[in-house]
Amino acid sequence: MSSPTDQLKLANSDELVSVGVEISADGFIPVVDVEGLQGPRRPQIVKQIGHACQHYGAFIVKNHAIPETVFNNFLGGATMDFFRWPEQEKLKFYTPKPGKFDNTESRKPIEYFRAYTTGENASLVRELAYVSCLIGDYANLWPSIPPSFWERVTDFSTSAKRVEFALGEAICESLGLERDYIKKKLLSNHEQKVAMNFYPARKQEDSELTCVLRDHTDPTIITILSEQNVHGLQILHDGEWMNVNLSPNHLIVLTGDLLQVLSNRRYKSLPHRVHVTCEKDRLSIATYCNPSDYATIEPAKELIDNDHPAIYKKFTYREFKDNVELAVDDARLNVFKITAAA
Ligand SMILES: O=C(O)CCC(=O)C(=O)O
Ligand SMILES: [Fe+2]
Repeated sequence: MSSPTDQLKLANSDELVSVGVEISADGFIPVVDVEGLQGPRRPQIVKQIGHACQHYGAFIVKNHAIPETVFNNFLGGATMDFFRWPEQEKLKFYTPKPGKFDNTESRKPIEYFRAYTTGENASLVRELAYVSCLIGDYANLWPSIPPSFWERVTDFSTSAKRVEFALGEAICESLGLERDYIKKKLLSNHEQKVAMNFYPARKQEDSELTCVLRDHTDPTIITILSEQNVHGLQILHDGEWMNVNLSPNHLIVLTGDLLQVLSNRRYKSLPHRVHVTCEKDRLSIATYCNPSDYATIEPAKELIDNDHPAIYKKFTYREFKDNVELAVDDARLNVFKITAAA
């Protein structure tokens, strides 16, 4: 007998088929082919993206138009090179709270951080580096960065930004908003950052599967992720943690907290985490779509009516960042909730 969860999954799958979306081989996550996004297939693709954001909080993107060489030069190339840099070079970029606001003088083109397990025998579980898309502008200030590194980062972040804008427009359209709503309201002058993650293989004596990045939602509008060779990302779907097995060159888009706000909770931010086995190192890259520092965030007026009162008040991105602590689900948004709302 199928459980209520199974029935819900089936209902969602049926609906997916009706919007013409393909489902991943493991059967639970929509795969959207965005090749025709600028052509006559656009309305259908927009519908698929909207459906995925509303019911799954995620979708896999294929045919995303980031050239394969640009993609590989960054993911397998620059990213791997960086984590292999000598210790003292990486430590020059050490930032205890990456992604936090800093005064501009102390700003680094790369913010490097390490996470350890807690407890007595703390061991390294993740190395993380945020790289600014303006990295080329820092060339004179940071001569220790090899030019080939920042060239590869710049090429990738330029292409990734195009994808991010195109998906952002499609998401706005799927909500019935102006196509450029996110771009105009939130992204003018924003400094795009890409993140590189390195999860070292675990020691044999560790348990088979280790949680190396705990449950969280992203404090972004959307996050675009990809991984190299080794899987490990899990997303929460219908109350169950599901493994995401991304194919090479595919991207996965996750809805973030700020999309939850601007859509007035029509699209909710998606809890996810990373588990790895002890066998192999894992690399992943992420493009975080973050607003400009002083952008104001609020539910779009078009999505508010008597049946859907505003759930959040207006706040600046800076205020939001001051409240960000990695939290399970969207708890960090509670301070911005309008108390009378559901
Ligand atoms: O490494 C991954 O696959 C996920 C990383 C992640 O969740 C993040 O950077 O916020
Ligand atoms: Fe995340």
